[in-house]
Amino acid sequence: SSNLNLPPGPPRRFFRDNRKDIPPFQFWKTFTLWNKQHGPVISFYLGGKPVVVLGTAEAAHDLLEKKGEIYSGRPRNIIGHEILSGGMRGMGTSYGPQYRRWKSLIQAGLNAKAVLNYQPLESLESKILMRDLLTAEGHLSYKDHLRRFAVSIIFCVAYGRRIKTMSDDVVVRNMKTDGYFGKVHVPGKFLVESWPALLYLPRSLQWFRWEPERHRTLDTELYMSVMNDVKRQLAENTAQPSMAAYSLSRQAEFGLSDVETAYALSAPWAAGVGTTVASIEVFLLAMLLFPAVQAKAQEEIDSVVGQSRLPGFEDYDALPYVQALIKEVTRWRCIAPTGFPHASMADDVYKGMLIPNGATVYANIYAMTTDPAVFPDPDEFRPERFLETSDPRLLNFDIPFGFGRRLCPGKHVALQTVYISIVRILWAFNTLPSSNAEGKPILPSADDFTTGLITRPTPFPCRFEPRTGSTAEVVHAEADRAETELTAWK
Ligand code: HEM
Repeated sequence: SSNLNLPPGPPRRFFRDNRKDIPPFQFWKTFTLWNKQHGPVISFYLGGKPVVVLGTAEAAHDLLEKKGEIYSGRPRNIIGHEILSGGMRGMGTSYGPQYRRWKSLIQAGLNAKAVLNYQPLESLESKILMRDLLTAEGHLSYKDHLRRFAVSIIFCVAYGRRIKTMSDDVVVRNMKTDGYFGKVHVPGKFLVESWPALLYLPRSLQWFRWEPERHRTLDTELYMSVMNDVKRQLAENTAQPSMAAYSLSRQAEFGLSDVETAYALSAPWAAGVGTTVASIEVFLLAMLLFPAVQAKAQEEIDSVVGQSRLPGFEDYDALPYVQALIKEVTRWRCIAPTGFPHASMADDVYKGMLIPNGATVYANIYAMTTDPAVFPDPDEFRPERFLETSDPRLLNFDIPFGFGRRLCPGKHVALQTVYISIVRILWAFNTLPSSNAEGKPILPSADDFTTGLITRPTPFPCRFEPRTGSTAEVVHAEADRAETELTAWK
C-alpha cells in the first residue's frame, strides 16, 4: 500500500494539520466545498491523523455498508467518549464485543417490531401536544411544547414514565448537561484530539478535562438514579413495560454491568430527543416557507380523514403525499449533516486510493442530500420528488439516518413520532408566520441553523391557526381523553 495515495483534498498544512482550514461553524459546508473541488472521496489531516469524507451516497454504500467489517469503528474521541462518557456510550464505542452487547440491548427496545408497541403512547402524547399548540402563549413557546412531547415519549420508551412538564426534576437535571455532548463533537475543536500526547501532562495541568469531567459526574448520577427507580418498581411489581424494565430483568443475558446498563438506557434520551424536536422544527420551517406544500398535504388528509376525527397511525398507508413530505423534511435540511464519524479498522483500497487503518471517515450526508444530480433544485421543499420517480435511491431514501452497521437504531421510533405529530399538526392547524407591527409576515431564513453534531433551525416565531370552527372542540376532547389514558404511565 505504500505506493498508493490517500484520496485528494485541500493542501496539506504544516505538521499535516488542516485544523485551521475547518471553520467551527457549519463545518459540513466546508467538507461539501472540498467534495466539489476534489471529488466524491476526499481526505485531509487533523493533527497528523487522516480524515476521509465521503461526499456521495455511492461511496458511502460501497464502503460503510458493503465493507461494514472494516468501516464500523468509531474514531478515538478523547473528550466526548473517554473523558465525558468514561468509554460507556455505545455510540462512541468501536465495533467489537462491548459494542455488540450494547447494541443488543438497544435493538431489543427499538427494532421495527418493538416500536409498534409505542404507537398508542405516541398517539396519546401527540393529542396533548395538539392542545398545547392550540393554547400556546407567544409565538416561540411551541419549542418547549415540542420538547416536552419528545422527552416524554423517549422517557416512556426508555424508563416507562411520562414527563408531564419541563420542570420535572430529571429534565431540569438533564438540561444542565444537555447539548454539551453535541458541542464537544465539532472536528478540530479540542487540541488534545489532534495531539493526544497532551494526555502525558500531569493530570492537574490537563485543562481540557475539567469541564467534561464535571459533566460526567452529573450524567452518571442522573442515569443511575433513573435506572434505579425502575429497579425499585420492578421489585415492587409496579414497573411499566420499558427498555429499562426489559433489560434489567435480563441483565445477565446482555452482559452489561449496572453503570453500563444505565449508560445504554440513556442512549435514546441522548440521541433521540434533540433529533426528534429538530425534525419537527424543520417541518414547521418548511411549512412557513412553502405554504403550497402545506395546503396540498392538508387536502390529502382531508380527503382521507375528514374533519370530525384526528388522523392516526391507521391512516398512514392512505397518505402517500404526507409520507413523501416526511422524507423531504429529513432531506431538505438534514439534522445530522455529517452523521457520526466512523473509523476504518484495517487498511483498504477504494478506486485506487488508500484509506488507511484508523482513518476517521465521515459520511457527508449534507452533500448527499443536496446533490443536484439526485435532487434537482435541492433548496426547494418538494415532496413530489419522492413520488414522481422510480429511482430506488429515492424510493428507499434513508440516508439521513446513516449507514451500515451503525445506522441509526432509533430510526423507526423517530419516524413514528415525527409522522403522528406532523400529520396531526397538518390536520388541525395552518402553521403561519408571525407578523410585524405593520402586519407584514416575518418569514424566517431557510438557512439559519445551529452548529454541532445535530443542527436545528435557530428559533423562529410561528403561530398555529385552527383550520375549522370545530378543530378546537375535537382537539380539547381528544386531549382530555388522552390525559385520562396516560395516567397508566404516571
Ligand atoms: C429524525 C431523527 C433522527 C435522525 C435524523 C437520526 C440520525 C442518526 C445518524 C445519522 C446517526 C449516525 C449513524 C452512523 O454512524 O452512520 C445516528 C445514530 C444513532 N441514533 Fe439516531 N437519529 C434520529 C433519531 C433517533 C432516535 C429517536 C433515537 C433513539 C430513540 C436515536 C438513537 C441513535 C443511536 C443510539 C445512535 C448510535 C448508533 C451506533 O453508534 O451504532 N436516533 N442517528
